[in-house]
Amino acid sequence: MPQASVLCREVTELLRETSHSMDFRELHWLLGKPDFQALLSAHDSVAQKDYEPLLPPLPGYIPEDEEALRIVCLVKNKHPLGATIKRHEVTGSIVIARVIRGGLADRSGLLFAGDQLVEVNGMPVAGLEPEQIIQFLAKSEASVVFKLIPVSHRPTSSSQNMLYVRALVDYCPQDDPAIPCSEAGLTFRRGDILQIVDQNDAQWWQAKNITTLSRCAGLVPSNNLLKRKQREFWWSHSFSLHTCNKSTLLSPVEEEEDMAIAEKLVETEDAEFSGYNQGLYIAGFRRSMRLCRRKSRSSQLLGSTRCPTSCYISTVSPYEEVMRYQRKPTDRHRLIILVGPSGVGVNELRRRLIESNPRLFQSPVPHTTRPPNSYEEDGREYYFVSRETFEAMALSHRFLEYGEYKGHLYGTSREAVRFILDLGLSCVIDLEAQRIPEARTKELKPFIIFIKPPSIRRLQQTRAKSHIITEYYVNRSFKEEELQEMEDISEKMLDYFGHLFDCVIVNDELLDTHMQLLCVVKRAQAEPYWVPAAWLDSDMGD
Ligand SMILES: Nc1ncnc2c1ncn2[C@@H]1O[C@H](COP(=O)(O)OP(=O)(O)OP(=O)(O)O)[C@@H](O)[C@H]1O
Repeated sequence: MPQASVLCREVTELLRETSHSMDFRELHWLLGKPDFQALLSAHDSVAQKDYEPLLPPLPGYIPEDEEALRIVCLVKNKHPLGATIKRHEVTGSIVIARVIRGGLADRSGLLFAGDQLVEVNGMPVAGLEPEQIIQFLAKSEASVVFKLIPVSHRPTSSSQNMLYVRALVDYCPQDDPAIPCSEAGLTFRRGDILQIVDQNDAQWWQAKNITTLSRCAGLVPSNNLLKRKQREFWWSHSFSLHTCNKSTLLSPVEEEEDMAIAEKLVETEDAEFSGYNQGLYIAGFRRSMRLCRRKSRSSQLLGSTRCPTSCYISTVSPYEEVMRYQRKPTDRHRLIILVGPSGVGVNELRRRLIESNPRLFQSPVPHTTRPPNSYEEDGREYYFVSRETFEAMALSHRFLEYGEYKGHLYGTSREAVRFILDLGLSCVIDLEAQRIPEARTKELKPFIIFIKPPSIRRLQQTRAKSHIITEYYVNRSFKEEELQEMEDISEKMLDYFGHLFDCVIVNDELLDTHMQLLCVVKRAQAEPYWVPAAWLDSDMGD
């Protein structure tokens, strides 16, 4: 029936005349709605084959040896056409270099990489430079008609649609002189999730930025190309920048200086926090362990033993393949890792989280080579082990982190974390940012939360009555420079490790932050998140 609109008008007329029931009145109202009328009108146009625009008539005379031609008419909108052209290296003709996924040309389904351009809006392109054609195209309004010789073999790419990667470097096409067409490039930042939609070209892939919700794909350097760029950058700067080949463990000099100061002190291992809640001992808050971690943290980030830009980046692949992972109720909990600059409140928040439900949240019992005090129990405050045992464990990578403080070693072992996870509990740890790579394993599937300080002004207001523990004092007020240092280290941490954080929480008002943290850890165990594909390898068939 090609005239649905007419029929609708007749029905509407009948309804108006014949009945006053509610149903009839509603039907009358529905049929009269403008969008329903527009739908019927579109139906009638299609049924009558009333298409626009009309294609130009074929020329009367076509020579016998004329190639099969395709005439394509694209109606322009405010977006680019989404195709690039180039001069063919061998034949010298102008060809479509690539069609950008999701762009106008791609969605038309009528232009393909390799198609040879013969005419644009009736103008022959033979003898023109690609730039001249682009300028001509930019000036044409409303619609563009291409006359093309179709490519004989179209590349197939359907199987490549499901590759997702996390960018581990920043990329800006405008700063890359090697990109074939910077307007077609895709900008991304470290940590962004990209969907690779086309890998047909070994050098230039096409990707959509999932993080910034880009609708249309753009050109990005392939994994190999980007690796080559990183290596070139690294070598060209290798004599001036890199101080980072030093060990990232504490240097003996720092340790000696600290120990010299420490000798003047009264050895006070007592925790400022008793550790008991609802009859359960909460481990991992002992003062020496915290001071050990803090010393190691500040010596590494403030002492700039790590090169700020390229060393870390040059050693890793520029893209990390990722997949969505949603923990099943029968899976172990994901390890919750809190990271932040010293003094920001990581321990306070971790303690509050555990206290809110010690039967769900727990921290691992650390190891130490320090001799136990009379009131301490092995396996409760610490696992007390000999230096030989500790060093052997460290050598076989059994610690997530460890360090030395006042001549004793302290560390958090993988076994201690595993012990809590195996009980079906949620394990919460506080880790130095530099140690995150070691904790990012398939077994632990960590969810990493960065605790960020608020602005300096808010720090001054909210921390006026807060205390930090130091080697000299159990509780001392924050100094102005410590608040500034917290800000500076926070920026550095975000700069170096931001791409590894699953979530950032600003610790402004303590109660708000605690509530946010509770929500985030709940979501971490129940909702889907991007994780390295390698963590899910053998789960694929599940
Ligand atoms: N949002 C906040 N408002 C006010 N005080 C806070 C807030 N968060 C934490 N504090 C307080 O700041 C002090 C330092 O916090 P905390 O001991 O948790 O630091 P930290 O990040 O664990 O540092 P470190 O690892 O160096 O011990 C504590 O007195 C804590 O109660």
